[in-house]
Amino acid sequence: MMQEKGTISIHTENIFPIIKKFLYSDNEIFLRELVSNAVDATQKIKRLASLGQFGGEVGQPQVEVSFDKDAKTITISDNGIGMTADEIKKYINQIAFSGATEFMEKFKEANDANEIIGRFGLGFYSAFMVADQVEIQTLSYQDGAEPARWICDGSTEFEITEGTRAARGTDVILHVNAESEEFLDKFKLQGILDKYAKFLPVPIKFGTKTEYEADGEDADGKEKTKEVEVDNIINDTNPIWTKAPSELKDEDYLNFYKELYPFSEDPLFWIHLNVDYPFNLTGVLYFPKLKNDFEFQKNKIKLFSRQVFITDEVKDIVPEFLMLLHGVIDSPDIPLNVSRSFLQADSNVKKINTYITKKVADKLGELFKNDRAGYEEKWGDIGMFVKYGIISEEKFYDKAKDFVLLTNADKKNFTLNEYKDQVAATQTDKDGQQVWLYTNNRDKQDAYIQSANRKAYDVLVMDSPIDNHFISHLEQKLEKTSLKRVDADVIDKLIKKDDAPAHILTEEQGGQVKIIFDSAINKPAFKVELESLSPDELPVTVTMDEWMRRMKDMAAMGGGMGFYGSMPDNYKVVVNGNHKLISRILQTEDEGEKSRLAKQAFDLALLSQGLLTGSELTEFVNRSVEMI
Ligand SMILES: Nc1ncnc2c1ncn2[C@@H]1O[C@H](COP(=O)(O)OP(=O)(O)OP(=O)(O)O)[C@@H](O)[C@H]1O
Repeated sequence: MMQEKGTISIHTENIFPIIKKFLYSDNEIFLRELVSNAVDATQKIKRLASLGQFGGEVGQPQVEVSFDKDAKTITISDNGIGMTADEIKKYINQIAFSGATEFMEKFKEANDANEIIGRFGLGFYSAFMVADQVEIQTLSYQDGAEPARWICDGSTEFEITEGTRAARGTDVILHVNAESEEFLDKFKLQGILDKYAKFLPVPIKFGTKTEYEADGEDADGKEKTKEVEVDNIINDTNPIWTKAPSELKDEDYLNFYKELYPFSEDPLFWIHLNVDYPFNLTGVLYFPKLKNDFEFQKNKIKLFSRQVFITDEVKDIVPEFLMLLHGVIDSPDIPLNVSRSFLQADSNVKKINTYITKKVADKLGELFKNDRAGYEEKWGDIGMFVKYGIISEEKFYDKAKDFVLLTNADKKNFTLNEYKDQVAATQTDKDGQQVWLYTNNRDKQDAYIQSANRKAYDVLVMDSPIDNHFISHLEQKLEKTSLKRVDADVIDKLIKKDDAPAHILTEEQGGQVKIIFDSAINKPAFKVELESLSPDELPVTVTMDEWMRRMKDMAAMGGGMGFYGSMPDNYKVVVNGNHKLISRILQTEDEGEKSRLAKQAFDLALLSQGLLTGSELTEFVNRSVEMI
């Protein structure tokens, strides 16, 4: 009779309690590890059969998870390869537990349980996170194999005896410890299985469920149904990312998306990833509807390794800007259980990053090329994503520069090159620089947009939160081009041409105008300047310097420009010396009337900027009433 007691060859007696404590925070992963082992065991028998090394009946592979609240056990059963007593000694005692020895030497470096489990081959050992005693009942596929039973209480002592299992395969029986009784619950276990095992390649049975089946007709000829208990298979063994794109319809992708993210709107489009060299990777990435908010949810991509869910924290594996995407990535080549710094240095991870970036860029390029109208329709959703990618990833810019769109105030879209051509004739200044004008608030800057339009200049709309950064990035990339917000100066100054209108005021008159306005405005933050603009421009315009405003915007967004943030707002008051109102002011005899007209013109400029508020607004209204 088979009977053996032994000691697992580990020097440190107290190793198990230490590991147990270390792993405790993430203890639900015991189920992932044991179910994965069971799945592996069923796949091994299939492989042996296909290699001709097993001539028996393989049968339908199946794994079953069950629990017994009274006996306080959780059992993971499979009809896989099984183990002989010798194999238990070799694989469980030595392999599974030798990892523990190594762990003891290095455990100080580890940050979380996931890191330890895979790195040290502690998969099976994770059972002790929730169990006082772990029992194995197993029967090997080998001819003439005897059933074997192994039991261990988490100390270094184990016992192997004759087992009771009659059919090929393995039961791992966990005698759940007092602190882990929460796991003896249908919903708890179902939740963990849903999380980790939902797409495993072998059917996982967890209890039964009731279904209704047609059962002939009743006396009145109505169709009858009867209740039947059927196996509750918790997983989809053939998720779409394991299939060939040619087998799939749009509907399949949409249904899968719904399955992953039940409460989300339909995605815009998707990319099926499939590569087997130089690394192995499959997956489906979806472009969600983003709209214009920056509140997108990250950590929506799920990472799998051979259909076992690993994590939804894909940082480092997916380029930062692609974290906006949803979907799944499955790769056995990603080192899943190692530390972050190691992951960043890993050459496979770098290649995966590059590959995904390229695929995403190619997909967008293809959509743009094949269906420009459809692409433009989606631009509201994908625009921010494309801009974000351009800013954060050089390689992405190289491709995206051909399909990133600029939208003007007439809602027309242009690629960068198209826009260059569009404005070349009109918006090239006297030094040969193109000046692209933009607004970030069409309502507030309407007067400036109209000034630009009078000159036949085009104005782009750049009003999403990412546009500040996008604009600076474009300026670095585009040659001989600068972008200026339409209210950064008077239009003749934004795009300087040689044909500036002549002065109609003498220098002396100009000096007088400045004095009149300075004293009428009487605010240190507003600096008066006299310019000769065309007579049909407004008499007074208030602007804030483009550069200063950008610095302040960045400070406001926390971009490390704190110094500028604390500067007071400084405005330029441009007085158009060529406007007839200015001549009228000069000709007015009465000093009070001069000042009143100047104040009125200045207030109108503030008003068009939305800067006139409170008592000053009231004063303006009263003065206006008086004047009419
Ligand atoms: N259900 C099972 N049926 C057959 N063999 C098993 C079963 N569970 C575990 N084993 C054997 O025990 C070994 C050790 O398992 P363990 O989970 O500790 O490590 P692993 O699966 O090799 O690696 P890891 O889980 O760390 O990725 C396995 O490699 C396998 O040979």
